[in-house]
Amino acid sequence: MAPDALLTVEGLRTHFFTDEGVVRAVDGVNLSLPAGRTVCVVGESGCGKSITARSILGLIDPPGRIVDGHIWWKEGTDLAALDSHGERMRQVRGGQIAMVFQEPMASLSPAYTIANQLTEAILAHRTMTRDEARRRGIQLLERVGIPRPAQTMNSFAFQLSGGMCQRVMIAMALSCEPSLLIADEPTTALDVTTQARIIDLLVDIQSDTGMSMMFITHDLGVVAEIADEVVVMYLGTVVEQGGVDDIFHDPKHPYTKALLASIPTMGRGARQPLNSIRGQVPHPLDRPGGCPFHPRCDYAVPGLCETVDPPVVELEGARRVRCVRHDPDVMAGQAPGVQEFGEEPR
Ligand SMILES: Nc1ncnc2c1ncn2[C@@H]1O[C@H](COP(=O)(O)OP(=O)(O)OP(=O)(O)O)[C@@H](O)[C@H]1O
Repeated sequence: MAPDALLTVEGLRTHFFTDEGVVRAVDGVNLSLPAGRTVCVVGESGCGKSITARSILGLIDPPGRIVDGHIWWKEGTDLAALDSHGERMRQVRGGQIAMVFQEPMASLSPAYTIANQLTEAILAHRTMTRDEARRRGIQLLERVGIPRPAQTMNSFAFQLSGGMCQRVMIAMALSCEPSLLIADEPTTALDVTTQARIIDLLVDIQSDTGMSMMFITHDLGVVAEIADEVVVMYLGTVVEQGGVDDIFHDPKHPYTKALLASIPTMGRGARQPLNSIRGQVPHPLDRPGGCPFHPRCDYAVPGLCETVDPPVVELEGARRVRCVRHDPDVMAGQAPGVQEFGEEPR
């Protein structure tokens, strides 16, 4: 476990045993979350971002289960080894690690008032009277920027806008003063102005409380704004992790390079087409051998990337990349003339 890490995931594999076959949704994830920092997890749809987050919280339902690996939390509890319905996991989930999901409306019950749900969340992890919990709830609603918090306590979710519901969900997540907040695309269902406000709120709370944040998003603009570190996922594995400036200015993995090249830029000429990554993410039931990205990679080394499971290579500046191109031992055995990074793809 890295010395400043709050959470370290090692060789995590979470598979779904379906009638069609084994879906290897998460297939050897390694990542670390440093204390007090914001780590953004990016990658195309279906790469295993949400399943990684849900595995950390013990929220994988059958036919899925963690089949291998470790999730080291704080001083050494392995969350992957805990009973997901057991008391210890319940203490961690909601008590030390909280999660905010994509659909705030769906996460709140339509049958109970905000007061009911918020005070229950507070009482689940804190010893206090119902009145104290209610007062704490009002303070939390105020903290997340809800106008007239005392009145909002008596509302039902359907009486609030999507942005207000997400603020309530954030208040619930904060109620236990978590060391880590996992936010899984928390603004996807909201309009652009509300998205920006919720992101500002999360950044503000993070700098106030010093909690760590794992933020899952497709939006590389948001990543540039809020991340300290970036984890890039592809087909159930982490292909690169590093500081946000390093990742944006000097991406090492061909997939990271391709993702960044697909961001539209203001200066692009009107006639220049937008770049997109060629091909599709294969379904995990149809996972290519060797490096999972090789069929789409402009820099794949013939005869190597189709067969060799790429090693994780540690680079300067606490960067990790999972690509044979960065492993001098493997590359030393290659014939001269293999295409260099930076050359136009052939
Ligand atoms: N209950 C399930 N049964 C079978 N396969 C599943 C199940 N849940 C998820 N998967 C598969 O696991 C893979 C990873 O899914 P996951 O939701 O983690 O992707 P993601 O990167 O978060 O995508 P998105 O950005 O679209 O949310 C996908 O191929 C998905 O189809």
